Amino acid sequence: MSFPQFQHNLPYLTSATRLQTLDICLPRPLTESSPERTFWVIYIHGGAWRDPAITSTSFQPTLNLILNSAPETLPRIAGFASLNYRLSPYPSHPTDPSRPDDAARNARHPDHLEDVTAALRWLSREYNVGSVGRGPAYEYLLVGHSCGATLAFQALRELAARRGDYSPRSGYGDLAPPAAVVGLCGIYDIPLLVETHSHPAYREFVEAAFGKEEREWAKASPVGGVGTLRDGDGEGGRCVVVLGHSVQDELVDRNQRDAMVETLRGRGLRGRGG
Ligand SMILES: N[C@@H](CC(=O)c1ccccc1NC=O)C(=O)O
Repeated sequence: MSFPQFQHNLPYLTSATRLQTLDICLPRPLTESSPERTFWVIYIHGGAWRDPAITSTSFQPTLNLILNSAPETLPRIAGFASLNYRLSPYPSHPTDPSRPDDAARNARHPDHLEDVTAALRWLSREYNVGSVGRGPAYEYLLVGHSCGATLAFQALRELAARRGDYSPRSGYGDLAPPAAVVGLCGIYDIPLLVETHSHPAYREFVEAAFGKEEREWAKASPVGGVGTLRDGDGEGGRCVVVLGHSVQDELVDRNQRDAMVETLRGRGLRGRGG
């Protein structure tokens, strides 16, 4: 077996649709990556919860960059995973419209999030990523772009809320929250997103993912219904949050990042940066 080793489209559920799958890259044999010194990077793609052209493979350019030109960071990384998750309907897509009978493309919140947490549980079972009570486990970093960042913070909220309350049925308590969450051009305040952008596509994809009820948009938003997100919610009682925003991003306004910074500060997270 040669390294780096790539595996694509691994199903993370027993009767998985084609989008309940993930890709893995191991830079070196796992026996050479100790959980004390290395961690996993887990990527959640964007695409407005619905775009069939944006998948786990959108991580590939970043992955290549890290594999080829990050000599100081790569030794700290045990593995990379990039997740697919079921998408919301997109019947108006010009070349690849969704059909009503396609289970992979008729998701509605919280389906996307449930897929993400199912993928994390699979990684914890198969690779000891964030597993609790089964010996040394790898810490992990959740990275999300655009709606993937929404999902990363929703997952943090979910895992932090259920920490310590393991039941075989809910199955969450044996999975540690991430050590860090990195949001890139993320959507954190869904009502604000629709308010800021008058193009009808915004309301369209938000309604496809969350329904027409605006109260539901607010509840699902990382800034709104965060509820339990406080300093110390992450792995080992801490969680590092990094929010990145490109001024060249024309789809998600920077006010999303500003709203999230305000929420985190309001919850007592100590901040750095501008
Ligand atoms: N290509 C997507 C649009 C999209 O991804 C998007 C549009 C506006 C704001 C954020 C977006 N993506 C976030 O995940 C679509 O066709 O619906």
